[in-house]
Amino acid sequence: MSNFARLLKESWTLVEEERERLSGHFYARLFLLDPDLRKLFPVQMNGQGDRILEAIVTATQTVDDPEAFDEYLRALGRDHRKYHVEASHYETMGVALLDALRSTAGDGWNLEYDQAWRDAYASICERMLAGAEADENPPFWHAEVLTHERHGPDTAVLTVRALQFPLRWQAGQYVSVEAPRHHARVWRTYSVANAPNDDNVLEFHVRTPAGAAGWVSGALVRRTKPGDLLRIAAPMGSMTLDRESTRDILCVAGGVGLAPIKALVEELTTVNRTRWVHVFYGARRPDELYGLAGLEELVAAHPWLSVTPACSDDPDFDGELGDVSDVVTRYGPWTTHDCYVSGSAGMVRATLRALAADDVPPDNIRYDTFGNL
Ligand SMILES: NC(=O)C1=CN([C@@H]2O[C@H](COP(=O)(O)OP(=O)(O)OC[C@H]3O[C@@H](n4cnc5c(N)ncnc54)[C@H](O)[C@@H]3O)[C@@H](O)[C@H]2O)C=CC1
Repeated sequence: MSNFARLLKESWTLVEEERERLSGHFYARLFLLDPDLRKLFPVQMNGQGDRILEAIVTATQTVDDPEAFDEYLRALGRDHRKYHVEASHYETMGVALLDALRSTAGDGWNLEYDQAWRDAYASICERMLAGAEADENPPFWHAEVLTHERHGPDTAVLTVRALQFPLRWQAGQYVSVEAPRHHARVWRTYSVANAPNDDNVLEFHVRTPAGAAGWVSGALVRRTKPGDLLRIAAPMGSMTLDRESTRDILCVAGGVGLAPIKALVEELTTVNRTRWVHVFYGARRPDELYGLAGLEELVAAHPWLSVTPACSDDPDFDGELGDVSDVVTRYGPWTTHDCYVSGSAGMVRATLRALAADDVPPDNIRYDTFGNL
């Protein structure tokens, strides 16, 4: 690890247990420096508004590998245009960030740490701004809800049409979505659940268990209807199909983690002739396997595709029982496959462990996480 990276990581240990205080200080300082910035953030800041600070901190902790994170930071810059963030705001955020770090860390802070964070922040901003400036897309697309289907009390499948400009994504990527009528300026990421098409139509799978805090998901599942307008920001993520590879494919989906897997399978139906594709699709109970009928239709039409459903919480299910990560290991080894994994952080973690135990080379595994692994 370089000295620079060491300084960043070491100084971060002084504040990481105090995330709430750091965040409180950051936003208080930010809005004092420029009161106009307040209107870019959601009304309720608690937990929901903290995305910018989170993104900056994550980027800083990975800055020791600038080449690898160049594209990530450019994409982050493109994405942040949806918050109406302008070049001058970056400078103000830098001042607030350094102030917040100093006062949260207290006596342990020193000049070396200060310089390392300044340098890291400057290089992050440079890349984010370059990404934002080079982007020909609008900061976000308005999108009209076309269809909305409920599957039980907690899950919805909806389709939307992005308006005015073409929206280009790759199967396996995700976008941020805002439901401005319900929660203005709160954005949440969802995978696009269908392959790219010329109609600008995107499908999303959303689940919000009763009592969960998910504001955007709650609005999308329970309050959204055809004709409503949403906003969608530029596609991100690298869980895309490796078209050069000739390896067979393993897909592991947990719950609404099916979304990007379904998009990948749809894309394969247009290009694949030679690769066997096996999908493991897990839910807690059989009635939560909302996407199984659709997958089975694809299986009937494509001889290279097979699907194994699994349930973890219903011993009477007429199929595989247990966590989908355990079911996958029963069918292994998967050493010669390209593997795509999507679901909750716990499910992804368990599946990655199972694949590692099978000696699957890490380069053959793709996944995206929306939570901390
Ligand atoms: N909506 C979207 O576009 C996407 C959502 N996701 C994430 O997928 C997750 C899906 O959640 P739910 O639908 O509520 O599914 P869920 O949590 O009910 O789980 C469904 C399956 O995952 C397995 N599983 C869950 N936790 C596990 C653990 N700790 N270890 C091993 N296996 C585990 C279960 O056994 C079951 O087979 C959410 O965390 C969501 O953030 C991921 C990608 C896309």
